[in-house]
Amino acid sequence: MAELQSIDTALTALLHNVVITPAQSLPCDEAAGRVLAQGIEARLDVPAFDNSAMDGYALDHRDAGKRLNIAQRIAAGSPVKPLVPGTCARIFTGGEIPPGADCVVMQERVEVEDDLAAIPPDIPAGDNVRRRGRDVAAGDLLLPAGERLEAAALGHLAGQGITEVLVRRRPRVALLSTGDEIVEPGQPLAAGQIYNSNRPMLRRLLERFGAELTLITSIPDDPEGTRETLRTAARGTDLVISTGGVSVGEEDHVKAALTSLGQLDLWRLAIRPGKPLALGRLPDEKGRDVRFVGLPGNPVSCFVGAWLFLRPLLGALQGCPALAELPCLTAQAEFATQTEPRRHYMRVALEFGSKGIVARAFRDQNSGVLSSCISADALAVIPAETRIEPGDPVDCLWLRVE
Ligand SMILES: Nc1nc2c(c(=O)[nH]1)N[C@H]1C(S)=C(S)[C@@H](COP(=O)(O)OP(=O)(O)OC[C@H]3O[C@@H](n4cnc5c(N)ncnc54)[C@H](O)[C@@H]3O)O[C@H]1N2
Ligand code: MOO
Repeated sequence: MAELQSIDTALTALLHNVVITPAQSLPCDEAAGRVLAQGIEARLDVPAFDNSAMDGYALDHRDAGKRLNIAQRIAAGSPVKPLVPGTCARIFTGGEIPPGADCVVMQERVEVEDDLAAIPPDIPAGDNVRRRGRDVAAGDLLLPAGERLEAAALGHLAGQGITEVLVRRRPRVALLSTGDEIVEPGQPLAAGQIYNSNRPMLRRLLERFGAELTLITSIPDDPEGTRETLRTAARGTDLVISTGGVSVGEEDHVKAALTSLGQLDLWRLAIRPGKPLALGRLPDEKGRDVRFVGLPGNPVSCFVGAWLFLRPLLGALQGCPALAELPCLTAQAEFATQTEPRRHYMRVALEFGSKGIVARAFRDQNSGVLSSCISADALAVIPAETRIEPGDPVDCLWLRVE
């Protein structure tokens, strides 16, 4: 039996020579969550002109401490005239600073009587002025290639008047379920059968990681059926994923089919859950390599495997470094545990309190207990052959991310 491989070896094999998906042009309105295929240079200064950060009065700072005539009124979007020396302008947030003014005093600090404003002393030049180009200067790199277009990045593009972007095509993924005992919700259950929990769970995770599910089907529990389904699944896809059928049982046909059609790169990892995970490649209709990930059938093994392997792989396929690694927080364990030769990824809830972050482990960490994943904020990484006592520091991979 093959020796258990480390997760680092598996990730290296998985991410080696990944081919990034081609670029496509998309309207910004449809590009949320997509990854930029090339860097974007700013074409406008933002802000486009010096403007007020407050509702108040714009003046030359050398006139601070005086009573000034209010000579003009500037709302956001209204045109401005140069400030007549020795006067001030009524101005509103976002209004353009008129030539001749260099600061704004907020209205709460100004006494107004008729057309005269009593300005407090000692206002520094530049006070409450948002300078042209403070956020972005034309010619700057606005967003780099590989940026995932989330809320602020979409706002930044709109701030430049950009309507169309070049993004990576979403990786096409085939999601296959093995197991004659697995039935789809909506169908009746016979004795010994269970519903397919892995399919909707992985579908949701994969879509969050940027995938397009182009094929979702089941693999029959026989060697020829398994081979045929894998062969078809590799056509026109970037990644084939299966669940179940990778352990040592007589009904586990996935590895044999993979080996006969393509290549099994690695099997069995020193991690819990997820030990029988299989990585490899299948040829597509043109003979090109399509990545294959065989996740173990237990639902928790699928959940954890998706976060540890599918997220970075989809990141690599989209050229998106942000998906490569999960943020890691150090928390105090509120539990005791002892690991064996496998590194354990425990499902924990994190509490952020005055004494720091506390990790509370779900009571049952068996890989068939999907309840453990519902409230999991993080995966606590417990190294192999390690004893953890309450209060010990543990590394936790944060799952509440995009
Ligand atoms: N003799 C050994 N037996 C097992 C070993 C081992 O090393 N020696 N490893 C165990 C570990 S660890 C795991 S994990 C499982 C994984 O086995 P498979 O990947 O072959 O998965 P299956 O046997 O097909 O299924 C395991 C379990 O999960 C249920 N399942 C499968 N698919 C789904 C689904 N889509 N939705 C819900 N539940 C699913 C299936 O009914 C089984 O109960 O092997 C151990 N055995
Ligand atoms: O490796 Mo299995 O996923 O522990 O139960």
